[in-house]
Amino acid sequence: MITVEEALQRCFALVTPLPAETVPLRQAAGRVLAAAATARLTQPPFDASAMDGYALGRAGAAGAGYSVIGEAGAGHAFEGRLSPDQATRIFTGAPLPEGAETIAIQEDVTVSGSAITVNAATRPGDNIRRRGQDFALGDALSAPRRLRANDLALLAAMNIADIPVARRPVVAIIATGDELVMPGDTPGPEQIVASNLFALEAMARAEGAEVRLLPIARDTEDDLRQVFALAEGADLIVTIGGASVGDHDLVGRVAEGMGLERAFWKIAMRPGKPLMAGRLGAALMLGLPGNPVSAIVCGHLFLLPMLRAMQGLPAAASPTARAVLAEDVGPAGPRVHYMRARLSPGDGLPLIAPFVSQDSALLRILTEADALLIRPLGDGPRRAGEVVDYLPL
Ligand SMILES: Nc1nc2c(c(=O)[nH]1)N[C@H]1C(S)=C(S)[C@@H](COP(=O)(O)OP(=O)(O)OC[C@H]3O[C@@H](n4cnc5c(N)ncnc54)[C@H](O)[C@@H]3O)O[C@H]1N2
Ligand code: MOO
Repeated sequence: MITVEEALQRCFALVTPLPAETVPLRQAAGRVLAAAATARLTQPPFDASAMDGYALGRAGAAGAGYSVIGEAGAGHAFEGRLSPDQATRIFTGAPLPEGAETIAIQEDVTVSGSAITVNAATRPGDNIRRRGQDFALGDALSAPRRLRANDLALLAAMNIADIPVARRPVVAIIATGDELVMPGDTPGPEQIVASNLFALEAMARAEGAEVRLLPIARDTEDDLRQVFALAEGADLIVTIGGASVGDHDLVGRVAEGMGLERAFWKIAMRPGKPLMAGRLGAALMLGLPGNPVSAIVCGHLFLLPMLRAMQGLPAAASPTARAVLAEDVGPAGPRVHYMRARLSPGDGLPLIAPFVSQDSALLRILTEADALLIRPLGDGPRRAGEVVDYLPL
């Protein structure tokens, strides 16, 4: 069995980043920027007022007086020049009049007719946003990066209407097993409801993928072949179940019959031992174990990093964090153990406590978990208070 790190590297080696496509800015949230975006103008385009008040020809001590000769508003410049003893009314966002040295906020000003007294000292540059203070023509937002809501505002301000992003990976998910029915159907006496595919679909979507849920494949080679054929056109085929060593675990055999070049099968992790990956024609294939928790844990550790790499983001493992053990834990086994665990606030680092039962079929516990405590392969027993790594869920 290979290690998780080795398996992930082999998964990345299968990935070729997807080509870019251009989308309207409004559709770019959550997509991965494919090429640096360059500002098409300077912002602010002029020195601008940051406050409602008065633009002053010269800064002065408290009590300085000025005569008001006009007004500047957002979108409406004052067409004139201030001498040191003059002022204009000015509003937030308005261009700074020529000759203005500072801006007094209106709360500090007493008005009497066309004269004002500024009751607080002012300094040159007060309340002025300088031209280009936000960004200048040609400044770049670097790629690759996943575009967040905030980034869209910046791109809009840069006057970018359409933007190149990585094409969404198309993921075909195939659940396998005679025992499975879909939620809403009535399971027969020997059947259960398929579950983990919905978590994997949601995870893949959140990572930018377009997901096709294919019909459940029954445990015959024929049926599996038929469902595999329906995956035509997908960039990544994710199978669930049928990955282990049982007589009905047909996925590897059928996929190989259809041309799968396997990159690996079985890794030293718990849960998730029977994971396989490879290339099947034009698509990548990730064969997940069927146990609900195993499939979802492998989704976090392999599917999501692969989807990121396919969209041009760095080929990197899902980020881990550090926590303090809330209780003693026994030795880890011969596979790295991702233990479902609960975090609670600590003094600095959070505290982490694994659940007592770690059976890879228990979805209730997975729902209550907010972390996977990582027990490295062969790690000895650990005491409460020791610092450990975890994968946030
Ligand atoms: N003799 C051995 N038996 C098993 C081994 C082994 O090394 N030697 N490995 C165990 C491990 S570890 C795992 S994990 C499982 C994985 O087996 P498969 O990938 O072949 O999965 P299945 O047998 O198809 O299903 C396992 C379990 O999960 C349920 N299942 C399957 N698909 C779904 C789904 N979409 N939604 C909900 N539940 C699902 C299925 O009914 C089974 O109960 O093998 C061990 N055995
Ligand atoms: O991957 Mo299996 O989950 O170790 O139960």
